Amino acid sequence: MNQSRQTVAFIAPISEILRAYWASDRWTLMVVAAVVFLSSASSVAAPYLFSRLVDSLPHVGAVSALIWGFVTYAVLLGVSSALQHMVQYLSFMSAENLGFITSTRFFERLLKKTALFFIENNPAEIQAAGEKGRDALTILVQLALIVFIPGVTQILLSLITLGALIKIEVVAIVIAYGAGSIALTILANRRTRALLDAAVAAGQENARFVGNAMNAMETLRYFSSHGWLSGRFNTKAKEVRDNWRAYALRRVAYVAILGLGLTIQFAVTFLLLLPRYATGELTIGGIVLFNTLLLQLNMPFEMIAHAIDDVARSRASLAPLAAMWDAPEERQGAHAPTFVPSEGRMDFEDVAYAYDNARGVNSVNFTAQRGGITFIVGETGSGKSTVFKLALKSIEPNSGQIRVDGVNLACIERADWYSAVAVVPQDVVLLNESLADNILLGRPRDETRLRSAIEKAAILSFIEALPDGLETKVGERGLKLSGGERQRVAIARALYGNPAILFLDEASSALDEATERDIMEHIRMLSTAVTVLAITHRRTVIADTDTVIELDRKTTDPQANSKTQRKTFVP
Ligand SMILES: Nc1ncnc2c1ncn2[C@@H]1O[C@H](COP(=O)(O)OP(=O)(O)OP(=O)(O)O)[C@@H](O)[C@H]1O
Repeated sequence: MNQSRQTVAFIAPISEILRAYWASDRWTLMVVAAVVFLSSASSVAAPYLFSRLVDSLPHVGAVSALIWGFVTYAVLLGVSSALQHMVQYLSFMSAENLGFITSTRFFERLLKKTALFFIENNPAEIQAAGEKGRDALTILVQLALIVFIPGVTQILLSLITLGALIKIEVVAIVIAYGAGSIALTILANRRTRALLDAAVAAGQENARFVGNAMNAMETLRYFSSHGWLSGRFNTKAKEVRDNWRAYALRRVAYVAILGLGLTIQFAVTFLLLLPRYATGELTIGGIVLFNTLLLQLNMPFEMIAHAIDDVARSRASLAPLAAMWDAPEERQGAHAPTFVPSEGRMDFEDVAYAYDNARGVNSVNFTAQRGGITFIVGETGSGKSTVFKLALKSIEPNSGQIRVDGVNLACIERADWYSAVAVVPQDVVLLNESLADNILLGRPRDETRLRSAIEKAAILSFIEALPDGLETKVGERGLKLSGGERQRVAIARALYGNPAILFLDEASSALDEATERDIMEHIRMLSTAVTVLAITHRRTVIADTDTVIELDRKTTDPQANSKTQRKTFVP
């Protein structure tokens, strides 16, 4: 990806988040701006007052005459210091809100991503990108509030004071030093950015690897893959460490050059000013003021220089979030007003879909309707899951149409469609919450409907025998339940919503044959009111009232022109 495309990729998330941030926090930000100005003004006013007092001392005679002047100086110092710290806490408070906005907006975007996104990015990787991106944006805003705005204000006020009271050449030297130190930092950043990017990319890759390994921990243990795992992890971790190390060493050289520049700046300006003291043009107070302002100025220059470096780091940390932010989202067709299936008839009309590797399905034709279960069968890789993904709008056909009660599925809003269908996947995902929570998944609780769904899924007696009943926690990924029990919870979850169309993706393959047949029998009874599509490898569950759609491998070949066979099963 080239630089300008990268910049464009950053603009969308940053501008959306910052707009929301401004809308929610503009008063705090305006207070911060006011405090910043007052703090910068008092940090210049204090040394100015001190220099005037020093010059007045020999003339006034009695120190008591200047006592209020020194007290005012002390007050200004205190105010300046208090305001500076106040800015830090105000910006910290505001940045927390920015973190909240970033994480909630990112989560909202994730919910809209395509199925492919979750195949290509694992949960640990997505979480790492979200957290790093949130921290990076927070740092960027804090830098603006604590460093850039106060730094630039203080530099401007100090330069005006130096120019007006001491010598315009001094201003030129200070500007030259400031510009030099900032330019040097930018140069150093350019030279070290590749190391930074490599370190962040390797870190992100390790997060992805750890996420994959955690998902497959049991399997990896059975295959004694620990050596391979830690080897791969160590290689990437070493890459992260070595890149950071090389980065730090280059920065050390740059800091040495900056120190040399500071020495030259002070030496040259004193050489310029001392002859003016000798001729009486400059007072001792003037020299004190010059020294204080120059020392004071050193800090904002240094802070701005460091902040530029931090901006580079934050930019690198923001990259994974920006890439995920911009990843394709589910496409919505022209809006068909709230769609509710009536007959629940699904027609696949010459549907084709090819993945990137040209595999997929081709010329799929069939009709699924009520009155029996429509089974999708076929050898492994023949396209059964792909047909389901198409029917569930996870992917869109490359050609052909899927019609639901005559309406093109592409024109049905995803929200409408999901409220009309229910899916029981092959790999049931349960949350480590109660059985009730896992069945309801946030839908309003209706005891009668809940009991009926549990009964139909043949899990009522199991739940009733548990001491905590429906409130029993199921463990991480539902691992406190057997495979068959998890499957039944998923069936109850699907039935609770009274779907118009039910998809069973080898939903009962983990059950013993008798239970599977029992569940299928229950579902078959429902099929007068619900359209049921089921993938199965076990033909013994098919009854003579069911319809069988047989996919063959030719359907996955984009060159082939075979028609999907549609027939009623004859045992
Ligand atoms: N995300 C993907 N990217 C690329 N190719 C894929 C993807 N998913 C499936 N395929 C390919 O598409 C073809 C159909 O796969 P699909 O998963 O639909 O078959 P299936 O009949 O469900 O197989 P199984 O019975 O083994 O679950 C296969 O050749 C498969 O390799």
